[in-house]
Amino acid sequence: MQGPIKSHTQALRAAALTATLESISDAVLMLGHDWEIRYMNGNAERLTKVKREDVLGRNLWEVFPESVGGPYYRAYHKAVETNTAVTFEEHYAPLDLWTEIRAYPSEEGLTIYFRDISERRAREAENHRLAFYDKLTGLPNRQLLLDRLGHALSLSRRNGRPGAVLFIDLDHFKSINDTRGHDKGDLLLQQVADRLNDAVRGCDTVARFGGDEFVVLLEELGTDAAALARDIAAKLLQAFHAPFDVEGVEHYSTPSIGVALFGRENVSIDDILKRADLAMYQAKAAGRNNVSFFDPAMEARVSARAELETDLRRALVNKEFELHYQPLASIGGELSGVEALVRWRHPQRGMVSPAEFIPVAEETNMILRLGCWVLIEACGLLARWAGDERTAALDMSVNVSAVQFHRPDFVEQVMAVLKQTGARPDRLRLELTESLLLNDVESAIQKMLRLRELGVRFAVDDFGTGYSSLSYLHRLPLSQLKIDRSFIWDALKEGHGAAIVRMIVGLGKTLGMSILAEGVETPEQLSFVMAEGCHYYQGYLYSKPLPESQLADFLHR
Ligand SMILES: Nc1nc2c(ncn2[C@@H]2O[C@@H]3COP(=O)(O)O[C@H]4[C@@H](O)[C@H](n5cnc6c(=O)[nH]c(N)nc65)O[C@@H]4COP(=O)(O)O[C@H]3[C@H]2O)c(=O)[nH]1
Repeated sequence: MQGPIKSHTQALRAAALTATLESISDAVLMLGHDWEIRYMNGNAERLTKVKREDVLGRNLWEVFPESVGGPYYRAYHKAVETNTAVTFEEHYAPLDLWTEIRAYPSEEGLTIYFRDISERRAREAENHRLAFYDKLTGLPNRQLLLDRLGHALSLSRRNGRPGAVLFIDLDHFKSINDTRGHDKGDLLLQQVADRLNDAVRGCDTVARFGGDEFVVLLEELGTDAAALARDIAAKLLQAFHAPFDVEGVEHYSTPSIGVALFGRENVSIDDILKRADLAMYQAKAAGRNNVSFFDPAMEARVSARAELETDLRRALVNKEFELHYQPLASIGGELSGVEALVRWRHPQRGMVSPAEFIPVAEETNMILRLGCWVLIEACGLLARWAGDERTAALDMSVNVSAVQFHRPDFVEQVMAVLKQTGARPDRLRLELTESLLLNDVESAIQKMLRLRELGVRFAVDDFGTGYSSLSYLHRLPLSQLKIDRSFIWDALKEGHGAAIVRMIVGLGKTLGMSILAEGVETPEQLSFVMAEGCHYYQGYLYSKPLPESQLADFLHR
């Protein structure tokens, strides 16, 4: 009786096992020692797209001949030979599936569990794309660039083969966003990305760094790295020559490109990007649509500039500024007024020239506080002069920076200072530069007219050095043209200096303005400007700028 019971039990077990294997979510394949297929569940049928009855008893490699010698083949043989389980993920090319495999060797042969993980793989690939590629352009993003750059730097340090980072910023990109909307700006960025990609080798990285900034990473440049990088940068510039087609409208765009080379030197990712970025700013400063290479002097300049900015902030708090006044004379030598010139008494560096710190103050908007202080000081002195008949008729000229002038509340600010100090508006002359007047002419005229109503006058400073347009000069309520000193100095040399002075004098007179010659240093220059018909002059010949105490002596004399 034992035999039939045993075989009945075995049959029951086999049926239970089959039921289990049929119900699990994995595909299951059982192989004998000679790779013959002994069992296959329904999931395995569906996944491999073969019919059980066609393959049972047949050799696995006969059924799937394309897998012979491939990764499945090697993995299963290894499992059997070493009698250890193997787990792996593999792409099954004939059906374009990603599979996850677990194969267990046993006395009977090999049992393989596998499943389709294509969806998970696709999700992972998508997540990877989102994490490392820019959505708009499809280029590697900053994250991936940093990773590749780190790798490139350490490789180059080891093998000595140089590479380069090209930092690319589009010139005036903001204008397309502002005038045609962000979606058009996006279209331009996509086309720029394509052109940059087309201009370099497939193995180079073109990444979107952010906004309108792109970075190209060139590796393995060989011995003449600088020349090669220069050629590639020129090619990138050229890629912008043709107009872009932004929804049927031709749009011209240019890039500014900064290049930093790397090689054996130990330099961090941050440093190399900073260098390329600095060089890019240099390219912008040189007129845009340009390539500039990093050189160490740039770094020195930038840190000097940063130091100056910090010192300037401190100077405003510590009140390290003072005003000097340069006397202005009528052409006959009579004192007509003074120009207030700011001075910075730096605790360590001594006197710092305004030519050095005014531009920094303008870039950082610190000029707003500084300019206001200058105006209050100068108007304070003007108010004190009013009580003395020897000084009551003198004019006070004050320089106004574009940043100050273009503030919407500029007029109110000047009015407030006049009121606060009690200075006479008709003795105050504000000196504006030509470039300041070029910007937003209509609003400039309105502001000037409002102050003119109070009696405040205006002069154009350094006339001739900017790009004044004669078409609007006559519309501005100006009372004085100040001829830049470079023309006065050139006038007595060979060349066109004298002719230029003559032309400016003629122009000013036609427009009913008084003419002041700047930087008169010698009696010959004075005779010249007198002969040309200038009304006033200013310069070391008459007097240098003086601190207030010395100015008082000068006035008494
Ligand atoms: N070589 C030579 N130089 C002469 C002669 N006569 C006058 N100068 C210099 O020429 C500059 C005249 O001022 P600017 O053209 O308005 O040029 C000024 C002005 O643009 C700016 N600046 C000065 N003070 C202020 C201020 O309070 N506010 C603003 N926004 N800018 C200022 O800084 C510039 C330079 O000022 P400074 O160094 O004081 O330089 C002054 C003055 O010292 C001369 O005969 N020979």
